[in-house]
Amino acid sequence: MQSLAQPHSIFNLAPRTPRIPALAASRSARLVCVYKFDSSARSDWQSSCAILASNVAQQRDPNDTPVNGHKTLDLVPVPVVDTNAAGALNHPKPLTITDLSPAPIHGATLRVAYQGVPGAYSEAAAGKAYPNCDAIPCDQFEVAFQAVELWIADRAVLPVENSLGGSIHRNYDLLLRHRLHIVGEVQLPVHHCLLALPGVRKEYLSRVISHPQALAQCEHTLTKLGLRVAREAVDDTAGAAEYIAAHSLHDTAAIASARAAELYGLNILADGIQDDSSNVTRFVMLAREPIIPRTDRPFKTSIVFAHDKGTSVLFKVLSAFAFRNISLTKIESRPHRNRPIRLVDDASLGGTAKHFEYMFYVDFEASMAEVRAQNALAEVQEFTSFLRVLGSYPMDMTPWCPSRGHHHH
Ligand SMILES: O=C(O)C(=O)C[C@]1(C(=O)O)C=C[C@@H](O)C=C1
Repeated sequence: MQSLAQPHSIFNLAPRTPRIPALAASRSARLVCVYKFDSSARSDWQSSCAILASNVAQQRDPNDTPVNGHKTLDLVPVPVVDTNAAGALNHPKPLTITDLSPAPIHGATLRVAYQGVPGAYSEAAAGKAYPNCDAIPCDQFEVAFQAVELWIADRAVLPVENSLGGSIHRNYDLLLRHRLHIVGEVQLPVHHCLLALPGVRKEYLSRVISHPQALAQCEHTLTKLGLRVAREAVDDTAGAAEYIAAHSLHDTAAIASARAAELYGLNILADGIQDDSSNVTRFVMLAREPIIPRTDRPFKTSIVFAHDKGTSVLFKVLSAFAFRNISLTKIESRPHRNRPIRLVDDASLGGTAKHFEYMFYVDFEASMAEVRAQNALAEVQEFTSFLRVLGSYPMDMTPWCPSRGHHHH
């Protein structure tokens, strides 16, 4: 998420207490946890996470107060089991059946991490994916991933693509960098409003701020509304609304949800300002453990692969699905971060060719419980140098209800 203008970077939006700040020493910390987990020393692993969790709690700025008095998130550290304490005899505590369950303890509220502040579309997506969940705001996507990896949250909800703006590329890169599994998807109709402080009229505005995707989704409508003013990107839509309220900005409007207007005390100047009334964002749900694929309802599977060299590799890979009548719903290519370029010296070409290397992300309509999907992947593996199944999960089949409201001219 880039912030074009310095004054509106997320750091200057005065991150409030309920959000989990980025963890400074997170990278090494995560490695420690993964190692301990692999060695099955669950209690050691839990204590390292507890230390991390309390670091997170300490990093919060006690002077930060929310605009609208949101409940402060208290990061309850995982209970520390001190294996060195007298009485513990240095033996690791035996695992119990509940330790083995990836699902939360029965009856406990599912904690779902999302990027943004209350009123963001990602929060609504978390609520659609997991009704009655405890939605945990995070100031960056990276933090939402870490919250799940460190057991501070049970799931993360991540926007991956929008019907107007296309793929959210950075999130594809994050899926690869982290080890979480896709366990579901939700498609959320995104209905944007133009918000300003009470009493502010369109004519007073000299800038519109929002998430870059939201600005892109309303580009034409803003122009049609006569708003040929500066547009500035911030980290999330609701954060833009909060910023206007917190700084009493009378010359600035935000593009955000009606719920954000309510939460931050702003007026709705225009309703349904997305350029297309069927504006939809697709989110994926992430968990530490994959779900067991089934065949009793429509499933989707997401994979990522790379290939070394060879002729028509992409064609061969895609034909593995086509010959089995498996439909692809999405294909995306991203730079191969570890090896972005392949140099080919060729005298007949008169020098060195620099080929760009890619990671390919493919979603297809089949469950990994189906033999045809297993066979297709076995074949894909033959043509690729790297292959990972990101998840096999139920498709969002909720009935189509386009965003209400119409354009304002
Ligand atoms: O800023 C928000 O409210 C978000 O939830 C992020 C986000 C995105 O990343 O695309 C989600 C849905 C909309 O497409 C606009 C913004």
